[in-house]
Amino acid sequence: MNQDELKAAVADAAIKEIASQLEKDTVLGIGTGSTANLFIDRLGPLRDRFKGAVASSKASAERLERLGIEVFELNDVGTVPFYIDGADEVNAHLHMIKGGGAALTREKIVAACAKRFICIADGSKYVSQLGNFPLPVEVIPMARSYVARELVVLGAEPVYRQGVVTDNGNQIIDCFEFMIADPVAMEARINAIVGVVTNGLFAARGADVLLLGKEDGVERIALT
Ligand SMILES: O=C[C@H](O)[C@H](O)[C@H](O)COP(=O)(O)O
Repeated sequence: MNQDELKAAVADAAIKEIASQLEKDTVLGIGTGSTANLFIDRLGPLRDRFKGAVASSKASAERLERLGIEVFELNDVGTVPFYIDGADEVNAHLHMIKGGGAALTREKIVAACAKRFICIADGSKYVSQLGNFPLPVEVIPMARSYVARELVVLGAEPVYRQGVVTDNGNQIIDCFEFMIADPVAMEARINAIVGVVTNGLFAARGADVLLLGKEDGVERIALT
């Protein structure tokens, strides 16, 4: 199976994971990216079985609405029972690096409001240590150079993601050559730099369930 087929398999598995728990008043939290898109496409035919969704990006909101799924503001919903999203890397503790598509901040906000985070990823995303994928950091534009210097102090090689503006009007710095031994501590350390909105480590609030697409099927890894 190629990577797209593995992503489709985990999107199918995520539908199976939640389908029996959909109620008329259910509002789902929906992530961003190519794997999340496959999940959204599979939600379309189920739209009459739940109330709607909160999206972690404008792109996902538009995709949901095109399928006839109502999109709600997170402030009007409060909590969501599930947040379903992909990842750029995930480890055995279900800590992740996310933000390859620059949606990390809204993703982290919706994930924080979710009772369960279901991560869907093809097998290439599973790693023993996070950091081979460059860690994204969303910054307030005027702080970009300052934050980059602070990231160098932490051992990263920061690179400005030219031309990218987040849904929040901010910029992205990617941290290269930055293997992360303690994701929980590093997430907090980077977030403490003035001018950082958030970083793409999802460790303090990692996933609860990982559906991992492999050649021999979808492996389900659950922490709780
Ligand atoms: O900002 C983007 C998100 O964090 C995505 O969930 C992540 O980059 C994974 O995307 P994909 O499913 O396209 O590999």
